[in-house]
Amino acid sequence: MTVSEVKASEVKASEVKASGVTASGARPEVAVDRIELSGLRVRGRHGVLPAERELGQVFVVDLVLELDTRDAAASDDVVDTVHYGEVAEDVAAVVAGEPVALLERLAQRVADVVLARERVLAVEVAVHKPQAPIGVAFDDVVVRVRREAPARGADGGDGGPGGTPVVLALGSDLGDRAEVLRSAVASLARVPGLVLTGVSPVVESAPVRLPGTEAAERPDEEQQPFLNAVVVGRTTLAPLDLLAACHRVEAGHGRVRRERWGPRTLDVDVVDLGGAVARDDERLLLPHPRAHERAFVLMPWSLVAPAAHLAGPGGGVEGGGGAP
Ligand SMILES: Nc1ncnc2c1ncn2[C@@H]1O[C@H](COP(=O)(O)OP(=O)(O)OP(=O)(O)O)[C@@H](O)[C@H]1O
Ligand SMILES: Nc1nc2c(c(=O)[nH]1)N=C(CO)CN2
Repeated sequence: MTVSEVKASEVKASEVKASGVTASGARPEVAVDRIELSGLRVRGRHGVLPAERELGQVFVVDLVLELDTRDAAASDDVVDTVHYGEVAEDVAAVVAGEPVALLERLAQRVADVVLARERVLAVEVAVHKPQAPIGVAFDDVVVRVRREAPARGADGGDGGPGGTPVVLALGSDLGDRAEVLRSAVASLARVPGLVLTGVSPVVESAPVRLPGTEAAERPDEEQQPFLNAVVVGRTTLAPLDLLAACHRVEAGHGRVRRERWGPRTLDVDVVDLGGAVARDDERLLLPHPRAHERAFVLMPWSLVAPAAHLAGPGGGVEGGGGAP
């Protein structure tokens, strides 16, 4: 049975607004914010003249990093942005390192080391050489370059066309649910080794709670319906690394594990990974043991991949996936 043949009557498709990522794999909508670091002063031995190689001189570097800072704004955690102190050290090592003749080459090297940081989308580099050997009075000489990162994540970068097909289910019933899903898709699209090729519409449904933990049991809790979506793609990550990446994206969106099936800002489950059936390691059961009975997973999945099959013993509606 394909996932689109499942009865999903309790889930209604809401307006189609999940994305930011298209099925063709275009880069997701990202904010282009800037971190500017200017006046880095480092001694180096770059130059065309032998005297410059011998004596060295001061080089001054200005940087403008372009990146999306929304994850960091949400988490207030430096791991979700680019640490400017570390960038400064990387750049200082380049300038103090192996001499080159031209400022153009030095600027390229600086750009390369900054772009090696995964979150940097582009960088502007200015390399000044205020003590350059110029036989006329002058204030400064500077070479400026702007370089962009090679395509990553949803652009088909390091996930590679040969990766394993992957299906991830997203859910949110706390906070600004639609924004959380949109931002989570953007975060997943930036995970190295994961390429997103499609995002389902968002669907809305009543929370399915464990018996005895329904709304009446916690009158204080904000009660909202769930918004769910499914993303499909390919990955070169090892299975547990993929799960860890999903957990990082959850944590970056304020996920707190308080109770099983309880309200959450963001849940990201691995529904399917290349059709693998894995039941030995509780940390990652494949396919997800409850996916086959969850309309809030199967319906959006069927909308983004109508011909998809759910693998393993849970691969039919009547399957034995071990629910709940
Ligand atoms: N396919 C899978 N996808 C995500 N987590 C899984 C999977 N298989 C096993 N797990 C494990 O399940 C544990 C609980 O996951 P989580 O907190 O997301 O549960 P939940 O959302 O409350 O319930 P459910 O797993 O039914 O969606 C995780 O620590 C994870 O290691
Ligand atoms: N409607 C809905 N109910 C749920 C969901 C969910 O994503 N949507 N997730 C759960 C545990 O992962 C438990 N219940």
